[in-house]
Amino acid sequence: MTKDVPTLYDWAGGAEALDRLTSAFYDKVLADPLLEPVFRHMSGDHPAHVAAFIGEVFGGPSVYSEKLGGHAAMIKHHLGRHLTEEQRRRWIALILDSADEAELPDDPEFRSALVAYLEWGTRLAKLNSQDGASPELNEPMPKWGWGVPGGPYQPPSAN
Ligand code: HEM
Repeated sequence: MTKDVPTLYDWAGGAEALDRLTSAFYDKVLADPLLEPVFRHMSGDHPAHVAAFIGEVFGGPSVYSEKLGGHAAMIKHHLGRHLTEEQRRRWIALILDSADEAELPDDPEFRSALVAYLEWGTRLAKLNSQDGASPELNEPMPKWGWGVPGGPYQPPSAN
């Protein structure tokens, strides 16, 4: 890849777009009978914090690491929560609906990277939430890229 390849963060539309995503998402979460009990006590800043985390993973500024406790803090938020596969799947379904609603880019390359990260991250969150989980807390912040399809999307040439 050359230095001209945009980060997923920039391609998504930066902090503003990710805030739109998580704001739409947690509105849906709080209206969802399966997820509302899980998130009932979240802080008003929760959507912005999750947007900051995803933004950093996607190559944006290190806001979560510098101001919100970093990767270890994110992992600790999930410990002992006993998340179920049904809840994880609903989380994925609602955030993908929110990606459309928030008008994130819908090209194949971006959505492939987005889904791959969310599948990975939610499965780890579920594993870390079970009794007996002892996740490594010193792992660096994940950094996600475009993956196998490459990117960014190039429209077919007009010729
Ligand atoms: C890629 C996947 C995920 C990411 C990046 C993520 C990120 C985060 C972050 C950054 C926080 C801390 C927010 C804060 O500082 O206020 C958090 C908390 C939390 N997350 Fe996740 N999360 C993911 C998946 C999930 C899933 C699948 C569930 C449940 C189905 C879940 C349930 C929770 C709960 C219950 C909290 C604590 C809420 C509270 O403070 O009351 N997370 N998550």
